[in-house]
Amino acid sequence: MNTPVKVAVTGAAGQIGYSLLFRIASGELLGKDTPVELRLLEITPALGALEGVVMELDDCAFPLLAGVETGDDADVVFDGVNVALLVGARPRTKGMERGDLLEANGAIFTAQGKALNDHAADDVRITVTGNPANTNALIAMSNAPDIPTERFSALTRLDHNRAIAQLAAKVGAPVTDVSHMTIWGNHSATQYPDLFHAQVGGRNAAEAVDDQQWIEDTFIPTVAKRGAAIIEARGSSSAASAASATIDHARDWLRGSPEGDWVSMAVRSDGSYGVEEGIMSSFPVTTRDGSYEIVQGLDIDDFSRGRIDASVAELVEEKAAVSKLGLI
Ligand SMILES: NC(=O)C1=CN([C@@H]2O[C@H](COP(=O)(O)OP(=O)(O)OC[C@H]3O[C@@H](n4cnc5c(N)ncnc54)[C@H](O)[C@@H]3O)[C@@H](O)[C@H]2O)C=CC1
Ligand SMILES: O=C([O-])CC(=O)C(=O)O
Repeated sequence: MNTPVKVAVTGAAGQIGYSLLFRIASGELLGKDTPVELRLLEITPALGALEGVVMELDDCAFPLLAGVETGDDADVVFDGVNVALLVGARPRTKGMERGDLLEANGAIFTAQGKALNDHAADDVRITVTGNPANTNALIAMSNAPDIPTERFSALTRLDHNRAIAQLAAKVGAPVTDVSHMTIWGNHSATQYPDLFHAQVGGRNAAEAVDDQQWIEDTFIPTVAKRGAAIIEARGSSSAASAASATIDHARDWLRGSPEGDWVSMAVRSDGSYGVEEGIMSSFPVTTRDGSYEIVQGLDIDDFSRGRIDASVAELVEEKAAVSKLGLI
């Protein structure tokens, strides 16, 4: 057996945590040969509920679960962690836009960035799921000057998976026929799910759909506003699907994206595709052994250009807002 990998999860007593922890402990993140030690961070009032979740983890008798530590002090919980899944944040409720959350969550990600900087293992990889995910990741990254910037990412894999599901349903194909999906920009209503580079059964997806109006008026808004639709229907935000996407994201980052395909991740822009350098924006990436590369050389037509620019503009605004608040 390998040595246990230390995986930190914040907001571990929350909705996403309740789905995520059990999948990590069962081996879905690191594989069936790698034991895992869970490091669970919560705010003090939620530690009691977290103990109940830990009792349930015990009761699963997961063979790969080498240990569980809980606490409310990031400096202690993040000590030596190899993977950090930053889920804990104040979730959006009915009628709230992500911008409203910037300030409330800024303080959380400033402190956690510093704690990771000072205590995480040298090989740490950090994924931010808590909203507003892209800018929270920017805040954490900016407060962790000793951690290489390419170790930080934010989750747009849920949007990616939603886009695959919507496209597959439209053309009547199984989801496994869909490849080369891309989410560009922010995990918000401005995101751009791109069918012009996606494929269905090896064929260009936009050509297979052959309906620009459906792409503009149905596909893009359905994917981009799916989070709000779930809140409306369920009364609380996506949890199981968000946990599933968090696993997909971190698993592929650590263990590799599918051969011949790519995935969507929000990472620090290096200026590729004219996206302002330094913001955390979603790109098509290939991944391997904990590294990623932004896919290069895709042709961007005027329609896609306009959509990418609009979402990037929102990220630039969010960056300016948190900069003004002194968070980065
Ligand atoms: N990027 C994405 O695709 C998605 C992101 N989300 C976001 O994920 C986040 C978590 O969602 P849920 O689990 O449904 O929320 P939840 O409210 O059920 O759980 C959040 C947990 O975080 C904890 N928490 C708050 N501040 C904390 C801190 N400083 N340190 C550690 N824990 C802290 C809370 O006590 C709570 O238990 C929200 O921000 C939500 O908007 C949700 C769905 C998709
Ligand atoms: O919309 C929300 O607040 C939750 C979320 O990020 C999503 O489901 O995409």
